[in-house]
Amino acid sequence: MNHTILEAKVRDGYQTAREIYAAYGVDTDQVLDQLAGVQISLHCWQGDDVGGFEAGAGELSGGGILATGNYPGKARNGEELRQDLGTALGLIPGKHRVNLHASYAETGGDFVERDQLTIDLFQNWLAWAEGQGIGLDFNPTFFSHPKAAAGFTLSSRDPAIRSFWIRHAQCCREIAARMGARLGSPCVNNIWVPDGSKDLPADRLVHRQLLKESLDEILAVSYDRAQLVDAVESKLFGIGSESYVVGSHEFYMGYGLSRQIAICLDMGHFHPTESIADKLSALLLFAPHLLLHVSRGVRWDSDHVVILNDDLIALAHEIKRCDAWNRISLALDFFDASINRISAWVIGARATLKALLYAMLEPTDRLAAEEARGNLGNRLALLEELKTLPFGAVWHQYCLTQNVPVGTAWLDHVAAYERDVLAKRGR
Ligand SMILES: C[C@H](O)[C@H](O)[C@@H](O)C(=O)CO
Ligand SMILES: [Mn+2]
Repeated sequence: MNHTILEAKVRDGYQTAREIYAAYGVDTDQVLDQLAGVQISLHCWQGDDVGGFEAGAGELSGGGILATGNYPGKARNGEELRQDLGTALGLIPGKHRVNLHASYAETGGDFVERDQLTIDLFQNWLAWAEGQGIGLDFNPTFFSHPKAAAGFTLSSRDPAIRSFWIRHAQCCREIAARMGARLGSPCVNNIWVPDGSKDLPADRLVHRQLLKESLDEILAVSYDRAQLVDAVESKLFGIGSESYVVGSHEFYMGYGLSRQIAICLDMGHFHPTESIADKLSALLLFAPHLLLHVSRGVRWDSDHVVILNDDLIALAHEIKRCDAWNRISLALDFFDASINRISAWVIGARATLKALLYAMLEPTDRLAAEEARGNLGNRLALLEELKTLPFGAVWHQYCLTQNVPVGTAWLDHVAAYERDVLAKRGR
């Protein structure tokens, strides 16, 4: 369709939608302003299948996570990854952030051990982020390393292994704080360790005790909250840690609350029928901040590309209903090597934004009022009606006003980029 005609149709559709939502007491213009203020952290690791740029490495190994597929054109270095991220960011409405792992340090081909990392190795990332006007988030990398091969890092019984990983986490906090200071936006530094065992351990307590001590040592230095937000992420099981994960939900819930740091809830890290949405209103009563890893579990895998499904909508509704916008951070977390990697980012980010928009358009006050006066039939009827309101027209208007392609038009940009850039990369 011709662009001018499309634009006119989107604007017409929006005017109708605006009036319909107004009848429910929802101001769509205000909602679109609010949505424009939401930042999603795009995970750099979707761009190269969690390989990283360490000298002599570049492949994901261990850690109980796996990127399957062999789609051509993955980024092979920082320059390519930034170019890919920039392309994805240009197709996602709004201003967002980028989430780095420590293994994406650029060492110029030199081997730098993980406990020796400094902010200097992230100067290219910082300069790029400054140019884009975006913030960065960070993660220490406790996998794809010989010292993680035995399955335990911060909770290892071996004091030498443990102190190596403690030093790694300490330098990562320092790097993250410096990123936050330089970019003028708090950097969320998320600790996830893969520690666990394939079969039944005789002593579950010992590793949890060690993990607790290691974390305390790591967090002993305090940083300005305006620069660094500490988070800890739990998991139910991984490949090779089917019987026991040291950093379980109960462990980190206890740890995070007692230390008043952010708790990270990954949508793919719980039992298959367990939704993290219901956890928000409970944790927000006690935790200062939550980091939400937006992901999609499918059977054994916790990291499929995010789509607009019931889980995601339920999560967005809870953020809205708890009015938790300033107490949560949203970060994508999936890795699919079987499809175009830029499409993966764009699909996941757009789906997340759609869910947030859908929730923001909810007349929550009306639902709550029916509930408070005990008319649960009206509450249910309203919930059903809301599902068929013209949400898509509001989404299209958002894309239009944010100068990104409307509908599937972004696929043409990805196809051109694949032809002109990705196809020319070697494997
Ligand atoms: C690569 C990330 O650190 C990782 O995805 C982590 O957040 C996780 O969810 C592990 O399963
Ligand atoms: Mn995660």
